[in-house]
Amino acid sequence: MAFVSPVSGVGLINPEQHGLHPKGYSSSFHFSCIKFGDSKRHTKNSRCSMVVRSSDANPDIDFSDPDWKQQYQEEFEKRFSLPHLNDLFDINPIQTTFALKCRGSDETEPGERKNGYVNDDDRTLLKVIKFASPNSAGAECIDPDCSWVEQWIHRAGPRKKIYYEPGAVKAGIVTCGGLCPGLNDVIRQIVFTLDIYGVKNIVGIPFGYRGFFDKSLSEIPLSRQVVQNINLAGGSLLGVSRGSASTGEIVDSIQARRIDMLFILGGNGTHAGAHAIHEECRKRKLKVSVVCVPKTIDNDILLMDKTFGFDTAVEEAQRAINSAYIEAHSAYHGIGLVKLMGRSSGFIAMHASLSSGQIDVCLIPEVPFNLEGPYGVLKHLEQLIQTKGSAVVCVAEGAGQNLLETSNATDASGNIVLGDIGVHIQQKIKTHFKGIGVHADVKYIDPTYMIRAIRANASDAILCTVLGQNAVHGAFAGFSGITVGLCNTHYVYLPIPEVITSPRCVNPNSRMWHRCLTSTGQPDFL
Ligand SMILES: Nc1ncnc2c1ncn2[C@@H]1O[C@H](COP(=O)(O)OP(=O)(O)O)[C@@H](O)[C@H]1O
Ligand SMILES: O=P(O)(O)OC[C@H]1O[C@](O)(COP(=O)(O)O)[C@@H](O)[C@@H]1O
Ligand SMILES: [Mg+2]
Repeated sequence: MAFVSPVSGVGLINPEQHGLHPKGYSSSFHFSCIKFGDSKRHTKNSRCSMVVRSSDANPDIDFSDPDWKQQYQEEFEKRFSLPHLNDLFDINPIQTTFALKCRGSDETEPGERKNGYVNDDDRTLLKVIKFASPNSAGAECIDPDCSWVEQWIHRAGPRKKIYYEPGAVKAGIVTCGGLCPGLNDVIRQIVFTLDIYGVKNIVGIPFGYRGFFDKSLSEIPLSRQVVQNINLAGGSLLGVSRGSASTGEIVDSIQARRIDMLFILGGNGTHAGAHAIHEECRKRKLKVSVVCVPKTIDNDILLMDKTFGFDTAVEEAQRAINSAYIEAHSAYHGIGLVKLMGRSSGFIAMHASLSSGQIDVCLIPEVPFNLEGPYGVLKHLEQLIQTKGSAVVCVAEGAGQNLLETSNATDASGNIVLGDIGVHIQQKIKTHFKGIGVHADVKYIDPTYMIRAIRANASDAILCTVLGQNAVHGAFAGFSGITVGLCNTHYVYLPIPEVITSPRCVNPNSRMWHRCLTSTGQPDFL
C-alpha cells in the first residue's frame, strides 16, 4: 500500500499533492476528547474519528488490505509529530522556571504542587464525529465505508522540563500579512509569559518579515511595561507588511541578532515563510525555536475551530449588515448590499449572515452562482422586492470572481488581486431594475477595513491570551516549526505544513452552510 510521506515542502501547497490530507474539514463540533498521556498512550485499535468525503477517498490506499487503518494511523502520527530541537541537538532539559504563583509551605515543588503541567504524551482528538454514511451531511471519510479512524494530535501547554535557560534567551516577535483584531493581545501575552519564565531580552521585529532585512528599521524592545495596555487598541504595535520575504536574509538576520525563539503571527503565507525559516535554521544547525500563532480574519487555516479575530469580525460585520437592513427596510424598494472580507473562504459572510438574521442572500467564494437568468440572484431579488418590499445581500470579497474581468495581478505576497464583486453586483442590480422598469434603491456598504482594524472582542481576547501563552510554552518545550491552535475546543500544537496545504474553505455540504441557507431562505442560483 502506498502511503504519502509527511509533507516536506513549503508554500501554499496543493492539497491534491498530499493524498491523505483531510479535505473540507469543518470543526464546529463540541466534544471532550482529550487523551491524557499519564494513562496509556496511542491505543492504535481503539475507535475514534477521521475523514475525507468518500468520493475523494484516496486512490493510493488499498482498502482491501486488512492493515490499512493501522498503517494510516501510523502515518498520521508521523505527519503530526512535532519537530523538536533534540531531533538535531542533544540538549539536556532543565526543570521549568514557569510556575503558577502560590503562597504556602510547599514552595520546593512548584510543579507538582499545582499539577499545572501538560505531559508530552497528552493528546487530543482531531476529529470527533463518526459519520455512519458518506452521505451524511458534511461527511468526511478516509475510505468508501467512512470508517472511524482515530487521529490524535499534540496537546498544548507548559511542560515540566524546558530546553532553554530563560536568562540567556533572546525572543523575537513579528506580525505579518494584513491586520486582524487581537494581534496586540497575542503580543502582550507572549511578552507576559516569557517574562514569567524569566526571559528579559524580548524584541519586536517591525513591519512583518520586512523588519528582518530593511536596514532602516530597528527592533523594538518589549517588556511587560511596554505591552501592558496595547490590547486596548486594534492594529499591531509592531506594524505589519506583505511581501519581500527572502528566507536566507531573514535567517542571516536571526543569526546576527542572536534570536533563540521567534514568535511569528500570520496567516497562510506567513506560515509558509515560517516553515522555510525553521528549515533553514535546521540546515544551519541553529538552536532556534520558530513558533507561529495563526492570524487570519478570514478564518482560513486548516484544522482549527477558529482563528483569533474572526469572532470580532463577525460581530462587527453585523453592524454593517444591520445598517444595510435599516437602509433597505426604510427605503421604497430598498436593496442593501454588504461586502465582507474573505479572499478564498466565506466564513465571515456565512457567520455574519447567520448571526444577523437579516440577510436574504449570502454569496461566498465556495458556492458558484449566476446573477442573470431565470435562477439568478437578480431574479430572486426581483421576487423579494415584490413580496417583502426590500432585500439585503451579503457577499464575500472572493465570491463570483468568475463573473468579473480577471487581471492576473498579485499583491506583494503573491496573493491574487481580486475584482470588486461588491461594486459589480451593485451595478448589476441597478441596471437590472432599471431594465425591467421597477424602482430599486440600492445602498452599498463596504466595511472591510473598518472591521479589520478594531480591537478584539471578549471571546477573541481569551483566544489570543491562550494562544500567546501556548506559543511560549511550545518554544520552551523545545518545539520548532509548529503552530498553535484550537481544535474541538482544546488547545493543540500542530506541525506547520499540516495547516497550510490549502486555505480552509466553507464546505458547501456542511451543516453550517445548510443552516445559513435555511436562515436566508435563498435558493441556489444556478
Ligand atoms: N509561500 C511563501 N513562502 C515564504 N514566504 C511567504 C510565502 N507566501 C507569503 N510569504 C510571506 O509571508 C508574509 C505574509 O504573507 P501574506 O500572504 O501577505 O499574509 P498572510 O500570512 O496573512 O497570508 C509576506 O511577507 C510574504 O512575503
Ligand atoms: O488590502 P490588504 O491589506 O492586502 O488586505 C486584504 C486582505 O486581507 C484579508 O482580510 C486577510 O488576508 P490575510 O489573512 O492574508 O491577512 C483578506 O480577506 C483580504 O483580501
Ligand atoms: Mg494570506
